[in-house]
Amino acid sequence: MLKALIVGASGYAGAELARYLSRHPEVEISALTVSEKSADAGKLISDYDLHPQLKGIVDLPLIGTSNYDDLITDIDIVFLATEHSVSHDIAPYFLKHGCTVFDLSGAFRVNQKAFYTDYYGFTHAHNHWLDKAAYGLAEWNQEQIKTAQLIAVPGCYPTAAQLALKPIIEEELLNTSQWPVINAVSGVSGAGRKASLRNSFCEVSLHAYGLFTHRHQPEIVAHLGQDVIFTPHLGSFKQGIHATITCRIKAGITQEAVLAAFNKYYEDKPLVRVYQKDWPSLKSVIGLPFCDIGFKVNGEHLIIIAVEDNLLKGAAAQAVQCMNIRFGFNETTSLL
Ligand SMILES: NC(=O)C1=CN([C@@H]2O[C@H](COP(=O)(O)OP(=O)(O)OC[C@H]3O[C@@H](n4cnc5c(N)ncnc54)[C@H](OP(=O)(O)O)[C@@H]3O)[C@@H](O)[C@H]2O)C=CC1
Ligand SMILES: CC(=O)N[C@@H](CCC(=O)OP(=O)(O)O)C(=O)O
Repeated sequence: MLKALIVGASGYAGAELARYLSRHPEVEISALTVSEKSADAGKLISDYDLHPQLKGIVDLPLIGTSNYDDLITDIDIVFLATEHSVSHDIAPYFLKHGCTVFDLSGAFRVNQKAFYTDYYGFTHAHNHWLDKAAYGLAEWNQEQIKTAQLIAVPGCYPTAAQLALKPIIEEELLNTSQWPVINAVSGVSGAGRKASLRNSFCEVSLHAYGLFTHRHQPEIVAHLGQDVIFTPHLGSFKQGIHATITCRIKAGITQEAVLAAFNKYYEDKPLVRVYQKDWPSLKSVIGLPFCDIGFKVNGEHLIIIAVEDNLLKGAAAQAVQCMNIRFGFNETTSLL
């Protein structure tokens, strides 16, 4: 049995991790933690004002702490469902103690120090771990994930965008003279559980944000090896990402050729579902660990639709999928 710690367990991604790990036959949750001065310290994660959906499923207390010395002897694996700078600061402690760490934040996703000063507002102090981290895009990086001690689980938008574009790029179907254009709409849970006016029910409608400046643009480019234009949007729904990706393909590439490319990479991948006709919508993936992909070719243009639950395939489910790969369990254990 692997003993697991979830740091940031009261958050949206943390609660989904608790749900998955509680039913995993090879994992036992050792502890759930939040920040030292958290208003939720001492409460059960299943409390009425936290995650009552977990009542009778995970009724563990949230420990408020910044010192993990009392917990460390009872931990094999750690899930960091914390904001980027927190993950950056605490990951090395767990790694030094031999734990395998799955970080859901952006703190170790891109091996370029300037990326963190430019897009995250802090100076990265852990070159060694930046070099060692495996990028946890589960369908594509299995070999690195299998041996890594630190797995940087991709961002929610980059997961959908890369799963959609990678087969097209690998099969050299893309006309690279035109950058793929990714327009993606996310539900409000993408911003985390912390209240803010911008994310409050009456304020959110549908708007674009982060034009040319969102940190997921360089994350996508770094791992795709292809420039893209990425524009995120916030929509007035709770969960889900719907990405519409428009690209130019080489002359003569047919609908069948694009389908063959997707099938080549995803036919044996249980968590990516490729549509032969029609296009997926959010209702097919909410509450589920899938990324669903549909597409249409028209002359030299290709539009790909990729949808996922931002909290699941975009965060917690992909983290658990990476853990399954890392420890040789069936990839979908506890997810399906
Ligand atoms: N939401 C999403 O769709 C996705 C999120 N992610 C990433 O996953 C991570 C978690 O996101 P999300 O669940 O949305 O965030 P939330 O804001 O919902 O949760 C953050 C959690 O971290 C805790 N926390 C805050 N500060 C500390 C600290 N110093 N030490 C320990 N715990 C702390 C919070 O509790 P408290 O403040 O009470 O201590 C809370 O439990 C982020 O890095 C995010 O970027 C990745 C992909 C998708
Ligand atoms: C709707 C919304 O605000 N979404 C978040 C992305 C969420 C995410 O999980 O990405 P990281 O893990 O890279 O933070 C944002 O745009 O900042």
